Amino acid sequence: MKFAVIVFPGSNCDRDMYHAVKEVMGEEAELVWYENSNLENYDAILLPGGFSYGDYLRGGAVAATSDVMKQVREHAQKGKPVLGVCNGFQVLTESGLLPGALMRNKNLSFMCHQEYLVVENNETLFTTDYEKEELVRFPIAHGEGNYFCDEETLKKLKENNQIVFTYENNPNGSVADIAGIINKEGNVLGMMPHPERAVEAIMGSYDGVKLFKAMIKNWRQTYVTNA
Ligand SMILES: NC(=O)CC[C@H](N)C(=O)O
Repeated sequence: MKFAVIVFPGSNCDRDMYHAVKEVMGEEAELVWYENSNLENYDAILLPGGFSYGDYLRGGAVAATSDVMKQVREHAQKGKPVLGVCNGFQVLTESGLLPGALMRNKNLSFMCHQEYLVVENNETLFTTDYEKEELVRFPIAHGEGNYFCDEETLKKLKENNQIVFTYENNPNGSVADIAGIINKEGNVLGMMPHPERAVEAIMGSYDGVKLFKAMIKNWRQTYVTNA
């Protein structure tokens, strides 16, 4: 499986993402600078965390307007997987690929520590290796992780089972404790916590391995006939 890790000016979790899929999972992966992008030959797109364009305006707001996002949208429309983590999640909401918005944390401070999450939906192509309601531990590292959407959107997210991860102890004020959501079609996942920083014991948790494993396994089952 071939992953593209999109690098914007100011991305800083791109190497972590690359390390997770290339070195830990052993798949093909490339760092793709946002300007030189032809995403046609990649099976999955990873939008990493960081401070793209210095978080000017809002986290992800400027990156969302870049040309590469047109290709990410086309890739998503083909049903191929897209995972946005932290700043990547912000880019996905700002570009309208996911509903809602990420606001400043309720305490107005940058937070960086481990959090427990509940797997609410284990039927997505990213989460089939988890048990439903499994408790997993991922690091968070954000200043704008306070997920917000209006009541109607929240109702739809619940009805369509689009809430994939919630916080056990909501650290940032997110509505309905939301830590990660998926699009209605089930192939674009955005989440504030970092699964790519939880893939080896030395990182304090390897709960993120199951997420990448599921992506790879589900892709093989769909696209590789002899898998
Ligand atoms: N680690 C990150 O991706 C940080 C995201 C964003 N810059 C924020 O502070 O909210």
